[in-house]
This record gives sequence, structure tokens and C-alpha cells, in this order.
Amino acid sequence: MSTITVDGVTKRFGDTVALEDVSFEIDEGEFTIVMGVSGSGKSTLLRCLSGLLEPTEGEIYIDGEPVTGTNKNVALIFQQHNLVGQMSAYANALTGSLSRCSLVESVLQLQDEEEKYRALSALETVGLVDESQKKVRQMSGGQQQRVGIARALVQEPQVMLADEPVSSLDPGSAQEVMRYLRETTAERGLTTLTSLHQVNIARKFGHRFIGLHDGQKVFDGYRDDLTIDVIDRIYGDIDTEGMFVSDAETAGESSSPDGIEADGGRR
Ligand SMILES: Nc1ncnc2c1ncn2[C@@H]1O[C@H](COP(=O)(O)OP(=O)(O)OP(=O)(O)O)[C@@H](O)[C@H]1O
Repeated sequence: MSTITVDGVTKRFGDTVALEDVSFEIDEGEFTIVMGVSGSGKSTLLRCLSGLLEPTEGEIYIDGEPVTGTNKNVALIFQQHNLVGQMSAYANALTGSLSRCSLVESVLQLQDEEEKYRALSALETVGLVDESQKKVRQMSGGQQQRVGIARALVQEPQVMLADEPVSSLDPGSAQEVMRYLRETTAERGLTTLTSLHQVNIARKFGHRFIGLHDGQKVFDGYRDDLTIDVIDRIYGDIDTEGMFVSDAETAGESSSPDGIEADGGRR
């Protein structure tokens, strides 16, 4: 497990201030959701955390070590999962070990037995071991995103970052993917940050929340503190109605099979 410290981070792109003096600390094992409207700085924050972007000012530390570039202990899952549709779920998951072997070795599946085991184990974690030989293009959007999570897990990260992982999914699939993300975090002892714009899904699955508005942190707290006033502060004048999923759509999802409570608390 890893702790994360964000200390006075500002990120500018020319005249655009994408993040402004953002600071917070995340405890190891926390499942944190970064909320905010489009353009509020969520992706920029996750990319700075992953080492893909360098802050203009401020520092980020993971386990007390400054982030100076990408690191195999930190996995980033994108909205577009960039999977190879013609390849099986298993073959796609195996490409997660790319950082440990060459591209040619990966395509020919020449990884050692341990890496093959890790790919199957990761598919099992996201509930897809029975579908491991299925071509990804024949899978649903939610299943594809779960393959994306499995591929990230093969890297054996300590920190998992997910940038809008469910934004292109229907509400049911979105919740299923969020449930797997949260269960994976608990099962594998990860520290996870995921950005999300759907308020209901965020409230349902989040444990800790960071709210961004115009690049500034306007909220940092836990589920009970995430009141309507706070949501207004995060979303400003934007009508959040469409970001709520109806009760009917969330029915039957109030608890997860592994005993993690719906409030996102850690076991
Ligand atoms: N590479 C870049 N070059 C210039 N401006 C950028 C770049 N990346 C982000 N920005 C700007 O920084 C601000 C924050 O963008 P960011 O993508 O972090 O927001 P976001 O909350 O993730 O939005 P979305 O949900 O639409 O992805 C926006 O004004 C955006 O246009």
C-alpha cells in the first residue's frame, strides 16, 4: 500500500491554469474519487500523479518519494482502454507486463509462467477468468474496461489511477466496473484515485472525495460530508440532474458480494 502527498501543485498550459495550488494527502488503501465538471483539472491531476505530466509548481510524493516520471508502481487506466480488439482478454491482459519484457516477447506471448499466471489472476480479480479466451471486440464496454483494469493489475502496481473509467458506459455497466475497481483496491491492497463526473455513482462507491472547480480544490472529505451544498460548490452553475442515476438503475447494487459496504468503506 502507498500514501500519496500532493503539495501545492499548480499546472499551467500557457495561459491556462489547469490546477492551482492543490494540496492533499491520501492514506494507503483509500479509494478516492476526484469530482468536477469537464475542464476542472481532473485529468491533469491524475496525469501529474502518474508522472506523465510535470507540475509547474509544487511536488507530489508517493510513499515519501518525489514523483519524477512514470513508475511501474503506479498504473493509469484511461477512459479509452486502448485494447487490441482482435486479441483475447488474456493476451490483452498479458501486455500489462510490457514494462517487464519486450513488445515482440509480449505479442508472441513469450512471457514467463509467472507473468502468465499474473494475467489470469488479474482476470480472475475482475471476474473475467471464464472469458479469458474471448476476443475483446466481442465483449461489452464494461467487460472491456475490466480487461483494462486487469492489464493494469498485471503491472502489480501499488497505486491505481483511473481517468473517467466509466464515462462511456451505460449506468449498469458503469456501476459494475466501479464495484470491481473498489473490490480490486481492497483485495490487492491498492491506493486508488479515480475521476468521475456521475454524482450518484461517485457517492455510492467513493470513500474519500476530492472536488475540483476551475483547477482549485473546493472539497476534500468523506461521504457523509458530500452534501448538496458541497456538490453545488463543486459543480457550480452546471445542472447536475443528468449526472444522477435513477434509483431504479441503482437498485440491487447497494452492497457488494465481498462484504464491502456501499459507502465505500474499507474492510
Ligand atoms: N495539454 C494541454 N494543453 C493545453 N491545455 C490543456 C492541456 N490539457 C488540459 N488543458 C486544459 O486544462 C484545463 C483542465 O483540463 P483537464 O483535462 O484536466 O480537465 P478535466 O476535468 O479532466 O476535464 P474532462 O472531464 O473534460 O477530461 C482545461 O481548460 C483544458 O483545456
